[in-house]
Amino acid sequence: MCGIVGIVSTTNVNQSLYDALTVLQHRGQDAAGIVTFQDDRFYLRKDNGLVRDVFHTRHMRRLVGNVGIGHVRYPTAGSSSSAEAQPFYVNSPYGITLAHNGNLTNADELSRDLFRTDLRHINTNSDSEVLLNVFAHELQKLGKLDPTKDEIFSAVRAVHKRCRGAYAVIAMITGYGIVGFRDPNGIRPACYGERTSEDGRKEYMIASESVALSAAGYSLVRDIAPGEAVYIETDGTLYTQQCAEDPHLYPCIFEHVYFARPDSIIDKVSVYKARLRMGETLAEKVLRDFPDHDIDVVMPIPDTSRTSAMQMAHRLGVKFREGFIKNRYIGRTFIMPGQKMRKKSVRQKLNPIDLEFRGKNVMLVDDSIVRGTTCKEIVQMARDAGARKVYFASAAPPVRYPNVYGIDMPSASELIAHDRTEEEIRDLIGADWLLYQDLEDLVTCVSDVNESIEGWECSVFTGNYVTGDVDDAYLNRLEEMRNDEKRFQSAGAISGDNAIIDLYNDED
Ligand SMILES: O=P(O)(O)OC[C@H]1O[C@H](OP(=O)(O)OP(=O)(O)O)[C@H](O)[C@@H]1O
Ligand SMILES: NC(=O)CC[C@H](N)C(=O)O
Ligand SMILES: [Mg+2]
Repeated sequence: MCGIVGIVSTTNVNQSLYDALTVLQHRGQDAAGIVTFQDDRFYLRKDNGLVRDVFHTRHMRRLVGNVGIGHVRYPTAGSSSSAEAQPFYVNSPYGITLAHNGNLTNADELSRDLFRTDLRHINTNSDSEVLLNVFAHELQKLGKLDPTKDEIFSAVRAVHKRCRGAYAVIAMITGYGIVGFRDPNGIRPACYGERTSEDGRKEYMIASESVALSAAGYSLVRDIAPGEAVYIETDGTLYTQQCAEDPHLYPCIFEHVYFARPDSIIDKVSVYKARLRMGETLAEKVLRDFPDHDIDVVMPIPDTSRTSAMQMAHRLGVKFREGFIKNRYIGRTFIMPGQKMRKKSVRQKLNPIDLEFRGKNVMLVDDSIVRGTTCKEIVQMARDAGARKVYFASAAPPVRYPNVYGIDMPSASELIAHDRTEEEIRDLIGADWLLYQDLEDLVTCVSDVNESIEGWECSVFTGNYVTGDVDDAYLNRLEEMRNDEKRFQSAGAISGDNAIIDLYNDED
């Protein structure tokens, strides 16, 4: 679930972009990049690592200019090689760089078409590089020396016609401005905000989540609509246009379950309120199905599930306790590359406070159970800490299907709930009781706020892919290309280094 940001300001944007990427770090931990431009030159710094590791003072000094874009990466295509860090760059036409959140489901076909029609060589396995070259090719075809909003919007229209899958994109056309656009189903989030400079001029920021705007002093104007493009010229003139023929709003529900920050508002829905409601509906399920439950204490699995666990305890009238303490220096495990790193990190990340467990029936609450990496470790840790009984609740339904829209869940066989009943999962994780959120309840938790939301992208729970082009052949290919072993082989192949080892090293 990468994070994207773009700014058109009246002063240097390097620090604002750095700060915004830091606020969006939870969306991608593998790589980070910023590109700015001044006059007809652009300046790029990108590498594997966290924002704080990638950008040193000497890099920031070089990122001059009042316009720029940034990206934090969580790979869903290609490998974890630094060659696939973003933003990507293409020199023709004009010099364009691009940051992408999402995943294209027809990237291979597009890559072949680009070579045949335009002799464009795609140098990595990243779908984002393909997306950039489709946009560039469509802009180039218009043959304008000085592109205007009309050419920009025309190229976005062509992108919608050719690209399939999920994308929230910010592209920067060197010397002209930035354009943000969202796929015709609005699967990935993007919004924009404004602020007024000291000399009274308008400045704009486009970002994956509203929290990035407020952190930089921009006030949220609105979400970019599905299919819509927002083009901002260097002088701060802003244009918008609907570029899709048949847009619909089907946001990814997993943003509210896990990915987004609770202080973000996505498509007018407060993530925080959604998670409070998830705790409420979980509690109501307990009271409905197990009115004589013997839960002594409710505990979150930090960080994401805290909001839901707190509300669940409140609704049940049971103690809420932080029984697990999170190591603040370990990042998000689910978006780490490879099962080995995820497993190791879960045990490093969470540690029990024994006195909260000793002799108690504890209800552990997590936002979701995906591969089971977390819950398998956590249940045993609770028992070792002295719990009498260990119950486990997931604020999301069982995750049974791969994701193809920007969440790296390529292989159904990796998913603990795939082909298993809830009882089988309960036994596998060693819990005395396992409670899942019902999908209808989850949808209710995020609905009834924004009537323009026609439905939710829930394919990980249902196997129904909103873009209608995902078949078994694609899923099998995805599993073949993206399973852990294959991915790490290709990482070395592209960049010649063992990208995973370098992932958290500060190379230079
Ligand atoms: O079943 P799994 O495959 O383990 O995936 C689900 C777990 O991963 C995520 O936590 P993560 O550590 O990524 O982030 P958090 O600190 O925001 O909870 C999520 O919150 C669950 O705890
Ligand atoms: N999580 C994402 O949005 C990934 C973006 C893009 N597909 C990449 O792999 O870099
Ligand atoms: Mg978690």
